[in-house]
Amino acid sequence: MDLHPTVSIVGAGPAGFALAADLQSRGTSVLLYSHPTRRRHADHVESNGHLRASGILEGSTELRVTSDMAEIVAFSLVIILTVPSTGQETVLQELKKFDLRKYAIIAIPGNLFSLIADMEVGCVFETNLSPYSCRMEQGGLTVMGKKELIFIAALQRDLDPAVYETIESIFPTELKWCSSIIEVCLSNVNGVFHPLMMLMNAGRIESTAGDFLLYRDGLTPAVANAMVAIDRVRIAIGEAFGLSLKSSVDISNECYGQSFTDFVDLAQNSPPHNRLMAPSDIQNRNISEDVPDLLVPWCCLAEKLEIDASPIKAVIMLAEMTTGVNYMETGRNLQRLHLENVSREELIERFSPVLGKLVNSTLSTSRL
Ligand SMILES: NC(=O)C1=CN([C@@H]2O[C@H](COP(=O)(O)OP(=O)(O)OC[C@H]3O[C@@H](n4cnc5c(N)ncnc54)[C@H](O)[C@@H]3O)[C@@H](O)[C@H]2O)C=CC1
Ligand SMILES: O=C(CO)COP(=O)(O)O
Repeated sequence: MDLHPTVSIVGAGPAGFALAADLQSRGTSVLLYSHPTRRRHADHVESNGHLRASGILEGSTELRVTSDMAEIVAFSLVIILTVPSTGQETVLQELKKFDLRKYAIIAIPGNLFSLIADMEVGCVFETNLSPYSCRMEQGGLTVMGKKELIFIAALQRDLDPAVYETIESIFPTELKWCSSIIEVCLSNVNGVFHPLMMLMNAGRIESTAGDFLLYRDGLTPAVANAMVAIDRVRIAIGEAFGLSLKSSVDISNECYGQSFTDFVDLAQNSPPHNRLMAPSDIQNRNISEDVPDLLVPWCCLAEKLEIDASPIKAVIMLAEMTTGVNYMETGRNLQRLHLENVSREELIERFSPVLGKLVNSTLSTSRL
């Protein structure tokens, strides 16, 4: 089935608009969805009559935005989610009203979306990161960087090779196919960078309303030391699954085609990172997404695998004490991921690259 040249994008924020503009410039026709209660950026773009982009992507693009999911489903068999993972459940409630057995859903980023998406979908893919480093203000998009490649995996393991080719032809970046969604989730380096940069700079964020460069000024050697401790646990979880994960710096290097030696080098010198301002308060996706939907599943997986998760647990606890939110309860814990009754051995077998079998899930494996 020829899926080109249409793609539906669910999530009308910086990452969704950047993807939409990039795809449209490459000849793919795009329809964007904004949840009716989350239309801030969509309303600005609509009232301007077009999207203005600057930085790596330049120019003015006319884009159609809807808040009607029926239009999105009618528009394309490929639906790309660009909401933060904290918004995935909300858009799933809308998507569940439709028969999506012939559709491909790609969650950017996934953060184990496949394990919470309790519905039948043709195929589900997850990426580790968004292809762009970008921000939006008043309908204007600034794109600081575009990755050369992003990591991706499908929940299903028996997809026809043509499906992978179709997904590759849609994406504006190279794709690195990973062995499982667990490998992809462990490759979302935002879980290593974001919560610690926010928590270790909380005073500065609140006293300046974020008037400093989050990476360049906020990722100093002491912050980097704490990140290295989180990274060790992340890599140990990967080892238990038989994966040789790279360090977060090297994953970022691989995505952006860079060669920074450590966290501080990257924060100081990487153009997609070193111009990003800090958020104006602590209640930002750097905490509200990356603690519950990355650190919590990493911590729970580590504990299930009998790995010392105390560095990750410490960051989760600090985030909980700082915000008053019980992220271990609200986040993607084993219960929410439907993994609480899975033994250590079954978990490894299900997601290991060598031993893995076809995943027994509620999702069907029909072709695109
Ligand atoms: N912007 C960037 O430079 C990067 C973004 N990412 C990831 O890409 C994803 C999207 O990023 P952004 O567009 O910057 O995120 P964002 O936080 O600006 O949200 C994007 C849009 O999603 C929708 N949304 C948010 N919460 C929702 C909810 N609860 N229910 C329904 N809709 C909701 C809104 O329309 C919002 O404008 C995030 O997961 C982020 O971590 C990853 C790397 C870089
Ligand atoms: O490029 C980046 C991560 O992929 C940096 O962007 P954020 O810090 O906005 O997520």
